[in-house]
Amino acid sequence: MKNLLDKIQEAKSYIESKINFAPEVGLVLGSGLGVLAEEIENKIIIKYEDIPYFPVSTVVGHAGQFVCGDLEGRKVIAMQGRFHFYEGYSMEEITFPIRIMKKIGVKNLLLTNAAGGVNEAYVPGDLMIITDHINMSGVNPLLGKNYDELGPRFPDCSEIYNKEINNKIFEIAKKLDIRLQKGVYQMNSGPTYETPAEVRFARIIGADAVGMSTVTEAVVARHSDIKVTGISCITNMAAGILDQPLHHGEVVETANMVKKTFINLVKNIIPILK
Ligand SMILES: O=P(O)(O)O[C@@H]1C[C@H](O)[C@@H](CO)O1
Ligand SMILES: Nc1nc2[nH]cnc2c(=O)[nH]1
Repeated sequence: MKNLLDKIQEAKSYIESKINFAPEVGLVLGSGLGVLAEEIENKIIIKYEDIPYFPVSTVVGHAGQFVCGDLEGRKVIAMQGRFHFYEGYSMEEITFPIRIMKKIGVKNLLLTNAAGGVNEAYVPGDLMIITDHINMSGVNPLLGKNYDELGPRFPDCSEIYNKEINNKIFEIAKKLDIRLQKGVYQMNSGPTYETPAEVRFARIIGADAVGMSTVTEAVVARHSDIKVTGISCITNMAAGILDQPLHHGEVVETANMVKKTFINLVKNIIPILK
């Protein structure tokens, strides 16, 4: 049975056999946000199913491949499709791509997701910079054996989302005249959307948005000393706020509606991810 370090090495070797550069910036594109990968030039596509020890995406709106190439003058590797705890993957499987990104040279990671708005000042279509997170998934991605080569046993989490980069993003959004929220992202395990009572609870404990991903990748990226930035696309108001049911189709549809703004903002962010 291969250990995590051996699996990372094997997956790294496979990816490096496909790309002849070391990506500086990693991107994880959430539900309905994979379209950003189309902006990458000189694309090299690496399907998850071809990478040793990689899971495959099973959710509508998640393609299931790395897209590597040039974006705004930077060498990037984008996950067009991510893995979720609710799909039944282990925490090691969900965060394995982040371990690979670190190993091939990524120093900055931009995490994106579709989330439900808990803060009632938000409207569907808003973009939210993640300032901090609350892990209510019920599990920590670093549980189990710690490999000191990958990071410390007890990582500091007082600033997972890079404040300096977040401040620059706000300047960029102002210049681009993009309405940008900032707030706390709460990860629930999913796959159910929240009940109205769970949304009220999230609000009480300080969450501005609820989702089912991102926190796991952010924690492992922090463990690996990668600089992390997170952007949520508020695709719907969380349960109970509007008198209407929630549906994944609406999530993907709203993400599609705001894709131009999302792409414009992200393309202007890429150069400052240093
Ligand atoms: O991958 P993300 O977090 O963007 O996807 C969100 C959470 C669920 O996977 C899905 C629910 O509609 O959207
Ligand atoms: N947990 C959760 N994830 C989402 N992803 C998109 N919308 C939502 C939501 O309302 N709740």
